[in-house]
Amino acid sequence: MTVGNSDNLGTWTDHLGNIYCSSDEPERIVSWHSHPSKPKFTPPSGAVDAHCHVFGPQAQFPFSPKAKYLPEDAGPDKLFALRDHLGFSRNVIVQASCHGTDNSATLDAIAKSGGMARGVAVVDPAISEAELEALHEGGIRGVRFNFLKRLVDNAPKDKFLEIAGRLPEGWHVVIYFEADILQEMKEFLEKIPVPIVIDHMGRPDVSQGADGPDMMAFRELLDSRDDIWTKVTCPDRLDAAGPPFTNFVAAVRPLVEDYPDRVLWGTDWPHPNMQAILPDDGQLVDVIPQIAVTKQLQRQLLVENPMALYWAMD
Ligand SMILES: O=C(O)/C=C(\CC(=O)C(=O)O)C(=O)O
Repeated sequence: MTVGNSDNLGTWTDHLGNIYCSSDEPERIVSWHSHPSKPKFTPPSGAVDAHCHVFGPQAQFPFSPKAKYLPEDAGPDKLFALRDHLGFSRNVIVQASCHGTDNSATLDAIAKSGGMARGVAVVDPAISEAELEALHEGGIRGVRFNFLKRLVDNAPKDKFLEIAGRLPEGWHVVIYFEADILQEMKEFLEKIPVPIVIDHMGRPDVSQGADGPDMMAFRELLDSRDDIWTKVTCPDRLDAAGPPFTNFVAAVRPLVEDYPDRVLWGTDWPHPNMQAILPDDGQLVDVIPQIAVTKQLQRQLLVENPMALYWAMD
């Protein structure tokens, strides 16, 4: 649709004089596979999908006016059905940017999980102590700071540091950034007074290999503090060659072996913004035994590490 003049009443007029109304809202996207395959790999008992999201349902939990993408509903019923299909037991639900700082959809999904989900919130810098405590009661165990310009309008480091200094006991921060800003993030990361979890290893170029500049810079960061954890996630985002994700496996397996007590794994379902690819979650699970090649590494990655971060205070 060619949008010409718009007004404040939710109508638009194009160059031909056609009038459109707000019911012509942008198309809602589907970014997940409708029939993911059954993985060949059987996760250990009690396995945790430690990075996933819920979208809506919009009628109950509207998306943020600042959302950079508008997805179809992907609520707790679908998430828990996928969990069971893949052979997992628990979820860590990370507030997605399309819900802004209103964590209601994430809290609703946690409440419906019967204790089998925890969450990571995105909060307004002005959040009160009482609101943080309410999030804790609702199963939240961390806050996420998102530095991806395509997802958020701003990422105020000073305000993030202020919040990081007054989180409830046992919480951590989850940070999402891309490899090109790793160096400039270092000073900020050093000042964070709680454990840090880095999403998708800070998005390295895995085609450079395990000894390439991105992975080496990331290792240097992990070596700078022993309480930086990372999610060895998203071959679908990081390995442009696609399945079987050989570049991802080659770059990430040594990391899992060298930092076995600081790695987490997750599906990333419903794969925000991945509508051009629609990752098959069964195939993603089958990457696990290639990056964590022993039963012990698999137990640490999928059970012990996420349980220590998200269920230790029970
Ligand atoms: O699921 C992810 O980690 C990645 C996202 C979406 C996201 O983080 C968000 O919407 O908050 C992405 O790269 O588009």
